[in-house]
Amino acid sequence: MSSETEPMGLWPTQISNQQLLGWTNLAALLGLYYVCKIIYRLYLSPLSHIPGRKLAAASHVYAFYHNVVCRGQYIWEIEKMHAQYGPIVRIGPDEVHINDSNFIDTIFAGPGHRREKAQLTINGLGSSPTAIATRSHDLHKSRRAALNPFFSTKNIRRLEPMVHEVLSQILQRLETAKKEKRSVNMSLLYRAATHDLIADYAFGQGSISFSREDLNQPYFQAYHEMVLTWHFGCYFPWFTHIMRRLPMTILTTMVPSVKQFISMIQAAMVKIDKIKAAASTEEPERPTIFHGLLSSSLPDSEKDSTRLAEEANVLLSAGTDSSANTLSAITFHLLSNPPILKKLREELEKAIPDKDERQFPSFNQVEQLPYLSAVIQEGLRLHPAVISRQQRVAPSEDLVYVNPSTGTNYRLPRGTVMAMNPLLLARIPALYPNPGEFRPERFLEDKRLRGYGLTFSRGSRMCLGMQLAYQEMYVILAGLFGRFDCAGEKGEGGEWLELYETDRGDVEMVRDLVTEGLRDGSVGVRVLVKGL
Ligand code: HEM
Repeated sequence: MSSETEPMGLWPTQISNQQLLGWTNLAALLGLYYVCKIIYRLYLSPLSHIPGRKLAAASHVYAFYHNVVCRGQYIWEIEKMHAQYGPIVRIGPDEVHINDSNFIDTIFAGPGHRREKAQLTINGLGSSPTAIATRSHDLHKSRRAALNPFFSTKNIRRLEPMVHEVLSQILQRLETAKKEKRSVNMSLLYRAATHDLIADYAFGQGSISFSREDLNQPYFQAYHEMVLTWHFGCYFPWFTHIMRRLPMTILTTMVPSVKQFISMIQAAMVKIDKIKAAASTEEPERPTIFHGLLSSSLPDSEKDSTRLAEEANVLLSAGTDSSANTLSAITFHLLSNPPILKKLREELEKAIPDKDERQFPSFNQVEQLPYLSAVIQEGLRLHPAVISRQQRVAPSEDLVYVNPSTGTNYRLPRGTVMAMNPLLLARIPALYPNPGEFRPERFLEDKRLRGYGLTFSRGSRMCLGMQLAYQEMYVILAGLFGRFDCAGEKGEGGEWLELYETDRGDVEMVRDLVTEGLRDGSVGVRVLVKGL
């Protein structure tokens, strides 16, 4: 059969010379476009004077490779770049990273300065209509203003009975484990505690996790699996958009763990609708965050149940793993450093001599204790909970960074993505000698250290739940370690916690997965409860 009579398949069997020329020209044009783009980025861009690796400045592929292909490793590449080039480095075509505490308040500025989040972070957060994922300065300000009152110092202090309730649940689980002579996963216990607390505050939901034998472990597991897609979503936002629009049956077949979140969001919507329906007829017995949001001055469009359910999801996610991870890490350090725990217990015994009272301390009694505060600060420094770099954009302001060692000025034009990482700031040896060591004393010796960190971020977009996190950490740690000693140091009460199949690798971040990125297979901090 001649070629003229051959039936046409899905693809043409012959490509004419003219078509071939067309495709070749197109490929050449595309190639030329990318070459010009790379030349522009390397030599003509307003950021071309910032030191750093050419590959990182030329294309996003460099960061993509380290964060997506190598799973959260860019943080360590950035640290190497700082060691090679100094405190300011260019880590992407439009992004600079600065590892200098003195510049924190310039980038993470407060009132009077417009600050936006970078698109990469917004993509990672799935562009949800929530305060944390709002790019625009003004819209973020109004969404945040509606939430702020619930997290003020005064209102957080009122949650003390709830903190005591979760502490009592932790103690009950430890007592049962002691009787049954089995190990307890402290990381899971802390997650259950922090989750129940914020869920109860948001919806008046009571002990969701503690009411379950498995402490709600499948939900926390699902959260960790979701977090694994963060970096991919940063570079391919369409992925998240498509996933969000897929019919529920298809989505849950593809990613079974997502079921947990969907049911959580659906349950949140039902609760929000119930609160809405009851709003005009009855006064709530115990007003929750969502009662407050619904009666706030937010426009009606912002009170839509779907948006508020997404906001609930953020509060639950941000308020759970964060404090829980830091608490787990501090528990590990205290149990593996008997002299540190001894000092802490002596301080607690002196401050609250009554043994029973010491088990449920008030925040007032412990928040000013110097050694406990130093232990918490050291825990937050080494295990900042949110370990990804924090990005900000100043849309209407050019900033200038001056390298303190060389005196060189670096102009950062408006629109530049500026980033800092709390973990890298916390590892600067000039500020923290022997930075990997857990040594609370450093915060007592140098009072300025508290001002050098970025653990809770700063400025207009800093952590909303900082007061809550502190209250949880002070009260839970004081209650627990006022009672339990560590192995080999059976104190007054004669009860102690012994690390079980746990080492530093179970608290040390090895990859940036936004929150904890522990070594593969780690299940967290486990203990045996022993007593005389
Ligand atoms: C040790 C505990 C915690 C740490 C280290 C921590 C850290 C942070 C950091 C670094 C940010 C800023 C992220 C960014 O700019 O990209 C942030 C934001 C946020 N945090 Fe926390 N957090 C903690 C606990 C909590 C708790 C208990 C809640 C309770 C609900 C919470 C709620 C939030 C919210 C809603 C935001 C977004 C604020 C906004 O964009 O306006 N966090 N947190």
